Amino acid sequence: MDTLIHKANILTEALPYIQQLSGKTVVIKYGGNAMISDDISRTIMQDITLLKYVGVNPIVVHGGGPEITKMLEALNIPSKFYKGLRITTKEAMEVVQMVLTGKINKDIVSQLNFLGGKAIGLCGKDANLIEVEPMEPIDGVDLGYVGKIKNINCKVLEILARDEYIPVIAPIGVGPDGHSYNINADTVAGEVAAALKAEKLIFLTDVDGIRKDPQDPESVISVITVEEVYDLIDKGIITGGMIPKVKGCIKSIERGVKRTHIVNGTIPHPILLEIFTDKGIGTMVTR
Ligand SMILES: Nc1ncnc2c1ncn2[C@@H]1O[C@H](COP(=O)(O)OP(=O)(O)O)[C@@H](O)[C@H]1O
Ligand SMILES: CC(=O)N[C@@H](CCC(=O)OP(=O)(O)O)C(=O)O
Repeated sequence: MDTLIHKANILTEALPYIQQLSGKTVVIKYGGNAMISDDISRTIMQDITLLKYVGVNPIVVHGGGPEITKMLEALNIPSKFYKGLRITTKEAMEVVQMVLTGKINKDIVSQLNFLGGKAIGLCGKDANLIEVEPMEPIDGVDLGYVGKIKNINCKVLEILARDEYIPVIAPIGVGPDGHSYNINADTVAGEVAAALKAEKLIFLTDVDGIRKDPQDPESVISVITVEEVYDLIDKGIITGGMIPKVKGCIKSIERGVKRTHIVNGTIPHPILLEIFTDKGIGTMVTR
């Protein structure tokens, strides 16, 4: 009996958070480095489905960098990055699209649907969701088919959400030439959250949050301001794959997103732990 009462207490503890988020949009970015096992992935899909069932409007943006690299390797196409962005030749773009939209997107969609969610997979080409222009060379380096986001056409997301669907977005944009362009998934998540004026943006990654000392897992910062983030970038403490995440947080905060979080997606139920507990987990980036 005590166990049952304990379970009931846990459920009622979530009530204020459910009330606060009901009817609101939460954008969840599921990074490739967080996709470590089917078991953990199932708990993440359960969290997302549960959110939908309690009236929250979750929107998933996924990555898949490691899987793209694996497939390119299998096809003997070398992977080169500049400033964290994959230099994407025409040939590589075909593989990027195949892995992101054909494999990862559909895997997530089917997992959510298996759990009772009404998930629907999209990339930026569907209904021209993500319009891009070719990215200018950086330091003279031509990145090929990498896109810079010009516009997010949210209407399709709003229609889907209204009809109880869970949109799952692959980070591919459409260029003025109609071609597919590769986009960093963190950037897509930040832009989608900003365009929808989401209540929350959550990055699921492979570390507990932003560390004060990159080598020390115990040094995770629980709350950080935009100014402090810039300072840590200048000092070389926030580097590599963490940079597009914090930039996604900052951009979306500046455009009206209330709360942004960087959370460990390699532990079970990271979304529920973040949303439905007093302290939350990971790092919250605020104004
Ligand atoms: N200050 C920092 N605190 C925590 N992680 C950091 C920091 N600076 C850089 N990182 C790196 O960012 C990585 C997460 O980004 P990334 O590998 O691109 O993941 P994802 O696939 O989830 O997008 C971490 O594994 C870590 O190596
Ligand atoms: C331009 C660019 O670099 N695009 C990324 C898109 C996938 C991604 O961002 O995946 P993660 O979130 O798992 O890193 C890439 O090709 O790897």
